[in-house]
Amino acid sequence: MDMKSNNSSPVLTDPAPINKSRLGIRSNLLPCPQSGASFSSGKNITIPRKKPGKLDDVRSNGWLDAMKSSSPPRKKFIKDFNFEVATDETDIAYFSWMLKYPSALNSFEQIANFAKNKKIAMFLDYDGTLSPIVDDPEQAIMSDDMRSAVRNVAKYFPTAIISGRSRDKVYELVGLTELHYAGSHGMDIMGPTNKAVSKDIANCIKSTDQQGKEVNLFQPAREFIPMIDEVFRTLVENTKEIKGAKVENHKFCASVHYRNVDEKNWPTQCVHDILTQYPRLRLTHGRKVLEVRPVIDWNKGKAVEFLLESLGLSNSDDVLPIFIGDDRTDEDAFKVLRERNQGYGILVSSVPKETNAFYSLRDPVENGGNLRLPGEWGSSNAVFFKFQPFSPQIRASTGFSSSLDTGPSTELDAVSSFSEIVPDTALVNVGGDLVKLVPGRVSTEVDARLAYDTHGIIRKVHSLLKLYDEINVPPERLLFKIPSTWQSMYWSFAQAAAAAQAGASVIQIFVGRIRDWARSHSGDPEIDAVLKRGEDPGLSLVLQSLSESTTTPDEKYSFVQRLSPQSAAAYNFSEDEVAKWDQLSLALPMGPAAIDRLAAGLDGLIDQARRVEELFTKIWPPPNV
Ligand SMILES: O=P(O)(O)OC[C@H]1O[C@H](O[C@H]2O[C@H](CO)[C@@H](O)[C@H](O)[C@H]2O)[C@H](O)[C@@H](O)[C@@H]1O
Repeated sequence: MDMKSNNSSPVLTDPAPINKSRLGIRSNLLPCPQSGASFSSGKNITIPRKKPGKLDDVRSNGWLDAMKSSSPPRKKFIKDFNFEVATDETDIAYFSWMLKYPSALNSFEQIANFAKNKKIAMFLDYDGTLSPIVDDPEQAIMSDDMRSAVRNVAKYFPTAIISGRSRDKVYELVGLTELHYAGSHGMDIMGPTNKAVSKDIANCIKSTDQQGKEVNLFQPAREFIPMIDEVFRTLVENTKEIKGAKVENHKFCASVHYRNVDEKNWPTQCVHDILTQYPRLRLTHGRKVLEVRPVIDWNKGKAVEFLLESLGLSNSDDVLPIFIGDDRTDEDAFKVLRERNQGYGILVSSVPKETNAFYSLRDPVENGGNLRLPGEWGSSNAVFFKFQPFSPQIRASTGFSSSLDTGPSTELDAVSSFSEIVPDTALVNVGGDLVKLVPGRVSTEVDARLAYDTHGIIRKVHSLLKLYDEINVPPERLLFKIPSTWQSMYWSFAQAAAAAQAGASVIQIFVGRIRDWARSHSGDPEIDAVLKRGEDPGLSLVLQSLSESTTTPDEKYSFVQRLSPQSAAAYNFSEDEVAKWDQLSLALPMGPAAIDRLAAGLDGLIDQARRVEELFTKIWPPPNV
């Protein structure tokens, strides 16, 4: 609740007694719903370490490191309220990396704004972008969801797949006729006919596609076909004893896979040795794959330029090319977009990497196609926060306005009518992202160590405001969460009224503390019952039991908004309240959890803050900055 005005911003409610006591806590002390999810602080940081390589020339080229890092192990995430909650130490490194390469999904609005009145041209890599990285390249199958997402994009924007695979192979895997295809890292492009292009560029010929439609075929490495064929056979022969090695012929280049090869047998030296016989071929690196390519000056970046030209989009300012890719060979395309100062590269990576991309996507296709393409981006934002349906905006659209309405409603409805769910963060940059994703305000937590330092809190809030200002977040979208007492919790109506009189806008309860307490204590029958049902005691307190308990306006226990700007301003503290203005008296009515948490106080929070700082000093600045 905005305690200074009458509008309906985040609310502190102090509902009148409700018809069920909850978890042994007196119901008339029930405060407003807790804020939304918060980010975990993570644990230790591991910065990938370089291990010495086996082979000197491999080591001197930095190749062994490249090979090791070329396909990091998959990480596990817990989706909590659709936030990705850190489960291991590398998450902090990832979040700090994301400050430089923000999530494309979260930046949808920004990209969409920039794309207004521009023609988007979409370029997509295949492996690791549209299909998951799997052990067997033959099994890198694109999901149906992803296929329809790509089809949808192609409906609106010219779309091309630019892959390291042969063009035929990638077409076979994608199977969409409405796209343009470039195989062999862009050395085999089938694009739209464009007379100017085919006339001016050598190696560009007219051809027909699978449907018999006239197309331009550009194959700048044509003369290398016999050489690639020969080297392919040699590679197959020389690696046949290496268990797990696999060689692919992509017509204009060849790949030697070692994903399934024991590290001690990685074929790098063998491939190097073969290539000494082929000075016109070179070696590049992909994800656990060595790519043998002609030395010609052609790559995915050049392919993007060629396709833009073929599409007639090369010379206009109103074009926004977007390239999404996961691999080192995609960097050539990201670089071209950067150099043209046009469009965006989006890197798909679950680990921090140095890149020429502008944005990032964490985990593209694994887990059922999380990658959203622009056609879908808008709608995906709507489901970002599970708790959003509780917000007053949505509530308003259901016609609910206050507890004085006729007809039954749940207690959660009643509390919601006075309140708003506010997503919570401790990081300004994260707050900046949240502001783009949710309506209303975003709350930022002030360091718990300042709980004992009033002036420190004020200074901190001013400095946070300044940081938000720098990323263009206006103060009216913000809340600052400050420790309300030296134990950082509200316990009673009188305490809430005092905070309101002191100028607080919102009061929040720490659901998590009740949960923490309940995890290590039992004996309270209601808590035990909640735990037995496998529910969260903190959420039960604030949300679940509210939503289960129905109440009608004329019932004895219907909700009344007792705390409002007016009632708070007018509240006269009783002598008793003033006399017992100590933590214990304030906490007593809240039951055993409150008493116990009183002892723990702020220490836990302070400890966590120290730990996060310690971890950040290890990774900041991140190694790739
Ligand atoms: O440019 P792309 O479309 O990303 O193609 C690059 C290479 O992708 C394939 O290999 C990669 O994906 C395989 C399947 O997930 C995986 O097993 C392999 O380890 C990855 O390197 C493809 O097989 C290569 O030929 C492409 O060059």
